[in-house]
Amino acid sequence: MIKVTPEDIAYTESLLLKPGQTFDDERLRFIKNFKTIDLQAVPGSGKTTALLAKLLILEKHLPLEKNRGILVLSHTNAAVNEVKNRIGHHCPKLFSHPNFVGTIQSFTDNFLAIPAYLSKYKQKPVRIDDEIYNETIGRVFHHNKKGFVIQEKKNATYYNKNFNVLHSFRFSYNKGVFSLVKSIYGEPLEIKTPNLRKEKFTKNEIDRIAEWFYKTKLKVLETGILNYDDAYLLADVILTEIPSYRGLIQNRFKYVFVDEMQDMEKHQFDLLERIFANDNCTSFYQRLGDVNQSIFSKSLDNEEIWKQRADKMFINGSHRLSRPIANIVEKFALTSTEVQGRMKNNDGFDLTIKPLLMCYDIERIADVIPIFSDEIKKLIDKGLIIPNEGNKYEAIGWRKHHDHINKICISDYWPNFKTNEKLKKIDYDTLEDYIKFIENGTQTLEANRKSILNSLNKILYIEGIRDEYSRVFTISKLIKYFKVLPSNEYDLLKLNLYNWSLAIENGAIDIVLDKIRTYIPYFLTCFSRQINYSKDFIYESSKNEKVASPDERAQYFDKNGIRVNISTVHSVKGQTHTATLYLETFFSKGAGSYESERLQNQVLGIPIKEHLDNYKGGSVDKIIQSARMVYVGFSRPTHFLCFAVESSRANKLFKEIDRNDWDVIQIKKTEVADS
Ligand SMILES: Nc1ncnc2c1ncn2[C@@H]1O[C@H](COP(=O)(O)OP(=O)(O)OP(=O)(O)O)[C@@H](O)[C@H]1O
Repeated sequence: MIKVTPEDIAYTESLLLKPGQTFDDERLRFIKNFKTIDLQAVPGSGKTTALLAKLLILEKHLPLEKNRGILVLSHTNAAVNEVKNRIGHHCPKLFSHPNFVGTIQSFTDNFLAIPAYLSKYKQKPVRIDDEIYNETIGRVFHHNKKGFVIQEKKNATYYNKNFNVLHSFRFSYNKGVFSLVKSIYGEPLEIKTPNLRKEKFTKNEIDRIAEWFYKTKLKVLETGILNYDDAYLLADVILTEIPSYRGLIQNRFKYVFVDEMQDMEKHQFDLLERIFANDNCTSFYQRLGDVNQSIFSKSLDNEEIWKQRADKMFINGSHRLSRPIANIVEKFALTSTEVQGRMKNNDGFDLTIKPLLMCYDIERIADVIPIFSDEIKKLIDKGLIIPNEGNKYEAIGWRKHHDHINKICISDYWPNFKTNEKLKKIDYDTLEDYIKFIENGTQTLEANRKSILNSLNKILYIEGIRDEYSRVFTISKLIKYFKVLPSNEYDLLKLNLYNWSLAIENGAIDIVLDKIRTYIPYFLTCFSRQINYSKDFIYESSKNEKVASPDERAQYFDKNGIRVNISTVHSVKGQTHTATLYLETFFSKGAGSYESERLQNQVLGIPIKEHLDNYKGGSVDKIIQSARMVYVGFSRPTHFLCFAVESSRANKLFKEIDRNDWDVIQIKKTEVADS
């Protein structure tokens, strides 16, 4: 077992904490424990910091005996990157083979789904991606299928038009057989006649519709296009078919750490339990989390996560939150959790800045973020916030966009926020989109090249051109294919890619578009084909609204050297800010539609726990979801918390809020007045 020395602890403290700060006994007990155990704690209690301390210590013991490794999992890429950014340069061994630091999805893909697929289909899957999957299954569904008559195809299409299950249904696996289910690990998909149809489908018709779906799904699986859920299906297949496989993974990883455990979906949780939580398990499995911060998981009852494990540790006190903020946050905890705010000023004195409620008239919504920035400026001027390069100021909300004008979302507070949606898309409807909406990365030429190659692959896809194994072309396959062509096709492609990437970089989008359009017929002759089905894709104009090229500047407001980033609550999970502005947004209906409606009593000081105990209405789920969201959002700042509520919903709050706990300002149509 790993022995932790006082020098080890001093080393981690020097890297992770501010001068003078140390790990107290509670945290040390966890840091020194490498057995199977759970850690539960409040926001900002230092869970992630304690995990990083463990990893820094483990790094010194690498490589482990028998070349076993360490597995570190989190839910999102942002959380994984945070681990990399904070300790990556001190832990070169941890971030290389045989260790693995990544998301639960990437772990499932790499260690289960890809090996399972390889063993079944003798190749790697082409893509694991929901977007490509949805597009592919959309096409394959409408292809004619051998042995089906036209009417049967029509029935399947009609069924799907009514029930819209094509993108959501999945396979489940049982005793070597796939069957149709509504969602991952969900109920069986039972085909029935839509109410609108006068004549009921016969039993045979129903069976044939089910077969149509089955064959569609199987075909997509065989072509190697998987959705994220399929990775878990394949994990199930390999773990069932090869009983020793679980032992192999355990042998590979001696220590397993899962951060943000509360965010796992049920199937992710089950998979980890299946592999690492059994009596003879040779891995040590530690799970860290906070029941109250579960904002991703839809399907998992949090009680379920934590109840199984006998060995649990709790750590108290938040090093992030000041006392006034902790006092507010506590009211939103769904379990009776005390949140002690231990954050102090640099001079060791208590932080006393009161949270601020901003009641704004809708006409002034665009001023909310700038006024938040002004409030920060005032605090800096008063010496209550010390300016520092590491300070983070964030405006966050739940819902990004809504087409309905009266449903307030982040993009109403910050119209530029709209641009963000398109940045990550890698599959588009027209060639023009591929050239116009390229994700800006550090290696921009490379991003341009990739996008052009993706557009060429898309043309091959639409034309039905496949590789020698009847599989869809990927970028690497395309390059391989060109490399072995007899003439100079490869050199020409390479040169074109270089010139076009450079020209896109210089903004010559239209010229590049023309050049690619001219090249495509030649490109297709390399496959002995010509333009047939892809005409629309090549020549149609972009249907996407003209958005500015992805510009990072659009995502923040900068004034007086104070930069306020605008993002979602989901994306700031686990982060520590100096000041956080929580923007209320519309989210579905039930006990109101905004946080200020569902959680009015908590802002007024009644703990949600007590409130829900006496609550009679339906919509409890909505209240719980909102409470978790606010709990996560409100627990980000060390110094200053601000909550923006539109005036029509703020009346009661404005009148009744405890001014010992909150400051309040109104942002009126014509003027800004302190209350
Ligand atoms: N022992 C400590 N003493 C002082 N400050 C600490 C200590 N441990 C962590 N911190 C600081 O407290 C803040 C929160 O830490 P961390 O992000 O690890 O908490 P967390 O419990 O993982 O938070 P969350 O629940 O929100 O994910 C950070 O700024 C961190 O540097």
